Amino acid sequence: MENGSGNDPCQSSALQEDVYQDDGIKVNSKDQRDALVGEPKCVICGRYGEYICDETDDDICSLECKQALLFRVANSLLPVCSSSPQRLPATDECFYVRDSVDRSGPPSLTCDQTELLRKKLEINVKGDVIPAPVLAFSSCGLPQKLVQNMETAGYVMPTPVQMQAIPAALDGQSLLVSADTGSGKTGSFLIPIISLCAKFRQNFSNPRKPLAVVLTPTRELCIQVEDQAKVLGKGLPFKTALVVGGDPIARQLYRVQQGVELIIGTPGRLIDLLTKQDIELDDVKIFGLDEVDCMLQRGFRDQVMQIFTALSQPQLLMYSATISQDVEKIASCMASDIIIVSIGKPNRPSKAVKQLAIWVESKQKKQKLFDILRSKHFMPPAVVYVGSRTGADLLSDAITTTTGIKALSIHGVKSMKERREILRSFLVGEVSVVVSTGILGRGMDLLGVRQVIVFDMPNSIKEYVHQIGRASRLGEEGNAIVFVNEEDRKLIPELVDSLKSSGAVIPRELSNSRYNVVSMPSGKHPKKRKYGG
Ligand SMILES: Nc1ncnc2c1ncn2[C@@H]1O[C@H](COP(=O)(O)OP(=O)(O)OP(=O)(O)O)[C@@H](O)[C@H]1O
Repeated sequence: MENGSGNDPCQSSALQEDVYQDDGIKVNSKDQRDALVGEPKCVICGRYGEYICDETDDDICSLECKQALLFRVANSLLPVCSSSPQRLPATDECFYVRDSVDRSGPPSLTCDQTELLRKKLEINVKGDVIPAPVLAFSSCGLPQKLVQNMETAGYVMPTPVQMQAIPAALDGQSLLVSADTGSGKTGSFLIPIISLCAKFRQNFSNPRKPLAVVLTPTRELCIQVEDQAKVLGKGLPFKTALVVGGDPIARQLYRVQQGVELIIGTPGRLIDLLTKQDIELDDVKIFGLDEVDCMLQRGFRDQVMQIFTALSQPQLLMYSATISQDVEKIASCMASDIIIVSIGKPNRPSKAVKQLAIWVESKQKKQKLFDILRSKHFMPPAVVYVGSRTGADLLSDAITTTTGIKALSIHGVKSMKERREILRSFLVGEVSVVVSTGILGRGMDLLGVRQVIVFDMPNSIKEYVHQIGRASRLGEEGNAIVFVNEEDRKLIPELVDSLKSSGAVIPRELSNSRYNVVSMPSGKHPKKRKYGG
């Protein structure tokens, strides 16, 4: 910033605040006034661009926006090797290589090709300036080490959601993304986060405060996302910390204070740390919400918003397999220039999951389940979803006692230690059936699971879409058996829609005109018939 002090504001944030506040330079963007007609506008927030950034010559309104601008610039620089005079890697390792494609230049696909590709892959986009999808990870200018890690993890080709979301996120754009369950959404936010954080840290290493926060609704999902982030970020200047309830807070805090780039957490625990002022989030540039529709629902929304308002205009990366118009509205209020990406038809179950709906009266559900588990149709390991914690405990015991099949229950009352152990034994094949509440319903990448049995219908079709999505990853075929009866009547029209969309057989009881009031777009209901009419 051209203020004549000659201080580098990136050296120390404490010093920076003292010096510049004394000089009357705005620290926060919110303290700056709006630009009048003809006045320069801040390139980051659009307020009065009172200052000129000494490193880029861009108009900026405050120190906060200067930092955001430098972050953006650092991340749009072409990756360089240690031979470059511009930047030297901190270690002997050359993290970055020049990529053959310059993403800041013209798109590698022509407009026609882009349109064709989007049409073919059912990539729908809404927004102002949207980069073309990439056909290969090598077109993204990612750190070489990250690409190596991705290859080791089996990421050879980007999935459609990754093709579109990764280049847009790397450009610093805020995104709201919906794509099928198991279609690679996690990678599509982790890859840009790791790349952006590692490059930024390479240029500006001090002080080492978190640069990104990702929130998810469950501890299990946080653990899974962190595991994946560690695999992909190995060997890069990129560390993670888990901030979730159920585990000792001191250990988690210690890790954060050691210096990390990404915090992955559930909202409650993060708010605990924020209110006690144990954690500093003022350098956070990226705010990720996995399972965004759930995170913006009542129950989580206030906490999420409390965290969001504690951050300084971060880039938003928001993902789910199910996104409603309400979520779109809230997301658009959170970031005015948001890009909306959806792959395929929104809110539909993955086509790779074959659904089988069976009409079963409540009293007969247990027996029906035992029959399936004893039959050739049982494909272990399988997840059975139920509606209550007690139900999960009772049913898992009953399965083991009656069929001899090893089953365990998992739900929110169990300790984190127990939950971890149950998941481990299930995923390594020591246990064939896990009976779960909604806790394993969203986001969990239960490798090896190809069968889901929905014993109790969840409260909404969205949750059903997520639950049956556990039976398939990356388009591999799986099956979902769902028990349905009169008690689920409110969901029957949408369930029938969902079954129809995937070509499943509709049980006779469901085709009954009493229920079959579809196909209506969700949220709309048919007019009530007049009696006697
Ligand atoms: N490009 C890729 N190449 C190979 N494997 C991939 C690729 N992208 C993701 N995967 C793997 O595919 C699996 C499913 O991905 P992921 O869990 O991200 O799906 P998702 O879209 O987040 O699903 P959900 O909505 O259920 O959370 C994971 O095991 C992940 O490691």
